[in-house]
Amino acid sequence: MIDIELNNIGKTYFGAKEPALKDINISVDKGTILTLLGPSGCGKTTTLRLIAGFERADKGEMKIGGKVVSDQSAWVPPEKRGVGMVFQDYALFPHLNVFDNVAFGYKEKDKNARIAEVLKLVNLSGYENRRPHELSGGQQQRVALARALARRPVVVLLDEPFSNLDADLRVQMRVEIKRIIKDSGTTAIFVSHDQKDALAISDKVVVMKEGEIQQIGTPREIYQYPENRFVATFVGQTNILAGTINDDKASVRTAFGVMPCSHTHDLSPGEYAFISIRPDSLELDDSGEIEGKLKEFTYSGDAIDAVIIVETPSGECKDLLVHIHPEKVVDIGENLRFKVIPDFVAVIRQN
Ligand SMILES: Nc1ncnc2c1ncn2[C@@H]1O[C@H](COP(=O)(O)OP(=O)(O)OP(=O)(O)O)[C@@H](O)[C@H]1O
Repeated sequence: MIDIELNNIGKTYFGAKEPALKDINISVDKGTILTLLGPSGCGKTTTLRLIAGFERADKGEMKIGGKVVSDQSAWVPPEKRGVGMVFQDYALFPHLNVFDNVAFGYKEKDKNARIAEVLKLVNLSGYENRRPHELSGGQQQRVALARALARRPVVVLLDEPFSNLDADLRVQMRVEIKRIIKDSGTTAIFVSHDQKDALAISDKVVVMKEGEIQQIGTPREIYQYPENRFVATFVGQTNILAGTINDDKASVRTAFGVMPCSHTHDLSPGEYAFISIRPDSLELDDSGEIEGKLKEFTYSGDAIDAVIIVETPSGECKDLLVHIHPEKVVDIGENLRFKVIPDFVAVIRQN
């Protein structure tokens, strides 16, 4: 069942030259965690605010839980949309304790039981009488999530929920928030500019740029099979090479040799193409097809991130990013060979 549907949604802010959103089409199945991912200004917050009902689209139609909430004639106000919101700064009331923060505005008869239930869900049973300043950042965030979930919304919207957390807590909260949302069975839409957060938490990722959707897919599809240069470079590190599709369609001829590629593309043999080669797709191997000189590397305990210089027969050089297993001892200037793993080599569009 589809919970959220955006059909040809467009939005231009008053006085703006360019639309903030152009023809956005997204449908979200019930129980899905979807992340709107993109750089600053790409329109992800605008999309979230349109779903919440804080802004109105200029064109298109939007449905929540099967009901039209916004089109040329219909308009359902935010409080009647079945939407719960978790704001970036959590927006907790500092003078209210945890129970009253979560219960704020909850008018149903089952109030005490429901608040106890959501506090259990977010692992904060026993914290009812604490004030926000007596909680850690992660606990405050769980209170905000409990408040959003208390009213059993159709969808919960989370605006950059991890941006105020330090690195360790961030990793922990990705797992925790995902568990809470999955246990609640609620559909969720996140906004994030952080690729790692998006890949870790989502069932589906919508990559956006300048008000347009670039690609929608599972985290694996987005990472492994980016469709264009923007997605390839925004969602993780990559190497881009130009070439032509080989007769078998499962490899690309480049100036640096023939690179095997995944066959998810629809180009024909002989066509000009770009490929995105993730550093993970280059594996140290003495019989590998790519040879390069180690230019620089950083050892970080669990990995070695390195750059090698590869050279064409005509003397053209290019830097390639590679990952080397940390047990390998390497030296600058050393010649290394890499085998290409085709599953992480994607044929992409230039823009
Ligand atoms: N209230 C507003 N009035 C006019 N223009 C706006 C308004 N809000 C956003 N914009 C513009 O709309 C575009 C999309 O903004 P939006 O906030 O949706 O992007 P974003 O991807 O969420 O960015 P960020 O990550 O920086 O929050 C930007 O060009 C922005 O300047």
